[in-house]
Amino acid sequence: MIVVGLTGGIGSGKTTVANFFKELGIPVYIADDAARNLMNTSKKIKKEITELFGPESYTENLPNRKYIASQVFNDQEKLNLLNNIIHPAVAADFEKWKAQQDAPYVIYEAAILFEKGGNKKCDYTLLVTAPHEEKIKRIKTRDNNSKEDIEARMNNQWSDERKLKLADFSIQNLQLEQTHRDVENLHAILLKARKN
Ligand SMILES: CC(C)(COP(=O)(O)OP(=O)(O)OC[C@H]1O[C@@H](n2cnc3c(N)ncnc32)[C@H](O)[C@@H]1O)[C@@H](O)C(=O)NCCC(=O)NCCS
Ligand SMILES: Nc1ncnc2c1ncn2[C@@H]1O[C@H](COP(=O)(O)OP(=O)(O)OP(=O)(O)O)[C@@H](O)[C@H]1O
Repeated sequence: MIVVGLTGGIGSGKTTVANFFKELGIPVYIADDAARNLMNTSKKIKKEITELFGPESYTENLPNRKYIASQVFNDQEKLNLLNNIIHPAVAADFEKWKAQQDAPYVIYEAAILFEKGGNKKCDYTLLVTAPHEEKIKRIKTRDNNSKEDIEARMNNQWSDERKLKLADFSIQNLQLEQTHRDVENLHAILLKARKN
């Protein structure tokens, strides 16, 4: 099974691009969603996060995401500890999911693919980019976050310039119609691709 790693900084539009692949019938795994689901359901993860950030990190049985975010995005050490709890669980979940798919290739979408070496498990990588101010504008509209909060997350992600040097393919996501055409063109290439 060919795995295409799809990544991009916060607000670049990687989920939008992932959805275009889905429309073409390609199975898509979204690491953010899987992480969210695992945090909501795994007793082991709940226990580890509560030990790390205190009882206020869960209300009832659900994580207090705003509180956890306030703890990690300005503290690299704490973010690493949180990543170390969640990333292995997501990796195992992805392997299980992948084994159930029947398609010419699958998409693995993750915000911090290159940063955490997830690209090494992919046959090809696709980077979605957008200008800095455009990313901030989109996230402010979507999540009602402050510029400072968005930039705190960006500071924990590599720049587009650094990731562009490593990516096999890239799409600059400005006009949605163009992005859609770019995905269709890439899909035709990937249907002919061999395992790397
Ligand atoms: C801190 C948490 C609870 C904040 O939740 P929140 O609902 O506000 O954000 P959400 O998870 O939807 O992420 C939104 C965006 O934030 C950025 N982001 C999230 N986690 C990280 C991270 N570990 N490093 C850098 N950026 C990140 C990404 O651009 C992501 O797309 C959550 O992001 C989290 O648990 N992160 C650590 C685990 C992780 O890396 N998840 C991502 C995929 S495995
Ligand atoms: N080309 C575009 N033009 C205008 N708005 C866009 C464009 N692409 C995506 N958006 C919007 O910007 C927001 C962020 O897009 P999306 O969720 O796809 O990004 P993302 O990279 O997955 O973000 P995150 O890392 O925060 O999950 C969404 O509200 C989406 O509808």
